Amino acid sequence: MNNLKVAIIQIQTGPDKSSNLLKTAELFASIEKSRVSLVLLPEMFQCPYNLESFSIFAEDIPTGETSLFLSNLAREYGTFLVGGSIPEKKGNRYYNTSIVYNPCGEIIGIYRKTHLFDVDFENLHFQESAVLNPGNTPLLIDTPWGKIGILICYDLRFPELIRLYALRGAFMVAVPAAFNPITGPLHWEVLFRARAIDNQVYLLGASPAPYPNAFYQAYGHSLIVDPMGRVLEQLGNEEAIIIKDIDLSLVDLTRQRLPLLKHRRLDLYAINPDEKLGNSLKDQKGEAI
Ligand SMILES: NC(=O)CCC(=O)C(=O)O
Repeated sequence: MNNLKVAIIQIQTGPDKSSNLLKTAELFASIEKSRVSLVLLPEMFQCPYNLESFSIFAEDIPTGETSLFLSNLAREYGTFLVGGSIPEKKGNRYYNTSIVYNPCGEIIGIYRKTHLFDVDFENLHFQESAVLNPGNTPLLIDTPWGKIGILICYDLRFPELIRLYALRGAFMVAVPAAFNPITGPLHWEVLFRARAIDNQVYLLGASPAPYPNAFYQAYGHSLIVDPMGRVLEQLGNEEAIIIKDIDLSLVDLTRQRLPLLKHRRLDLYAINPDEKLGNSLKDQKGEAI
């Protein structure tokens, strides 16, 4: 069980849900049945990434069209499937939700994006929280190879959650995502590499490919990073699939050679959840920090 074959699918997500699902199925078809153990899809892979579309494309989980579509794919190809994310409607609320399936097509986990993407750049104003609600529950799934943590896109910027996954035993973290042309070139690869290095885990990132004339241009560049921070493979802007064998022994080897998780000085910087940043800085009384 030292090797694991993973696939990452990068599609152009357009305005038509059926053709987004069809394209996903077409790229899946390049996977040999039962030869890939884990497949990852992008954030909002069946819905354009804009606020107006979220409620229109939203579905119930597990009875909605996309849930059933993903379940069938996982079963047909005999693979674990991290089903990117979709807009979920639950009662009166909407979430950005990733559904995870086992190779029998059964749901083994649901993760709702925890940190909503609210930003205000000159050329990009986006406020997920105007429509979506945040999730409140981290998700680690059990697989025959070990535990895999799930994050969605902007969650990657918050090192605490992925550290929690690493400390709870994750050897890999799968991230459906959709960065953009402003933050993508500067931050995308750096964040994936930094989180992999800090936590000594494999990091998988799946993005949509940019769709011409869409309001929000996805950055693409889906990638796999190993626990030493090496980019094993990265796409450009094209619709494509990465299929890669990864060596699981590298996680333990990296942690033995460079045991940084054991070297943490929690006596100095364990974070107290009740501590308010403003107060703690004031308490420093001007000392250099
Ligand atoms: N969909 C997202 O969460 C976008 C996150 C992003 O682009 C970033 O820079 O962070």
